Amino acid sequence: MSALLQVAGLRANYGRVPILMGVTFAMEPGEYLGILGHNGMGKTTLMRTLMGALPATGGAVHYRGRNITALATHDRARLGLGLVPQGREIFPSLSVYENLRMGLVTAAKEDLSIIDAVLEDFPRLVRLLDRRGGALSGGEQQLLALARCLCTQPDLILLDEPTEGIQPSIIDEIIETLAGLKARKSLSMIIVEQNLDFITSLSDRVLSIQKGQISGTVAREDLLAGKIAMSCA
Ligand SMILES: Nc1ncnc2c1ncn2[C@@H]1O[C@H](COP(=O)(O)OP(=O)(O)OP(=O)(O)O)[C@@H](O)[C@H]1O
Repeated sequence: MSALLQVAGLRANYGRVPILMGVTFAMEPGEYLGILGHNGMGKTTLMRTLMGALPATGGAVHYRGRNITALATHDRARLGLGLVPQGREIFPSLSVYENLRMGLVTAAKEDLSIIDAVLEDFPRLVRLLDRRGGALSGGEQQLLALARCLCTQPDLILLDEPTEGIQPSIIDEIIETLAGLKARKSLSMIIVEQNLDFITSLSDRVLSIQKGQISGTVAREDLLAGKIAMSCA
């Protein structure tokens, strides 16, 4: 089977400071790939570079065989990439429903039935449609950010630290929602996280990132035992 995403020697900087220093990995269609790394290792920078929000300074990204390294974010979105950003970036003064509509706008889609279809997987949001985004809890905002991304009808979702700052009870609900999507939809996902339980529950394979490079595959038994070969050093 040919790779859905192929990342080879990817480099990115903030100003003159190199952050991604040759990231290389590939993933198959339908795969849920976890990327585990401590603070500052380059997880968010990798997601932003894959989405085209930060330009690559070296290396290449191929999506379904096409070189997308120089494509703008909106063109990547049209090809099927969607980002659920760290911090969620909900529009606080817009209602939940209006936030979902922003997903349609991002993808230049006008069909409101897409929102109804997405909401079937988010019963909690159905009860909150008129509430302002800023009045939701962190966990509810995370569900909304995921649902908004699904409104763009992506094939590959880039999910950046979904558990950050979220209560454990709703983390379980987010895991259930994602497990449901994994079982029912033909989606692929890259999940970057520091939360071992979360990444272990959902990922088919987990890579570790250290200092802007993929440093290896994390063995399932190490994940289950909470033993991981990552270092902040
Ligand atoms: N806008 C920016 N300008 C300059 N440096 C930045 C910027 N954003 C991040 N960095 C630096 O780049 C490095 C990697 O940051 P990044 O956010 O990708 O890490 P991360 O693995 O996602 O960490 P975290 O879990 O803390 O979000 C860090 O040293 C960070 O300080």
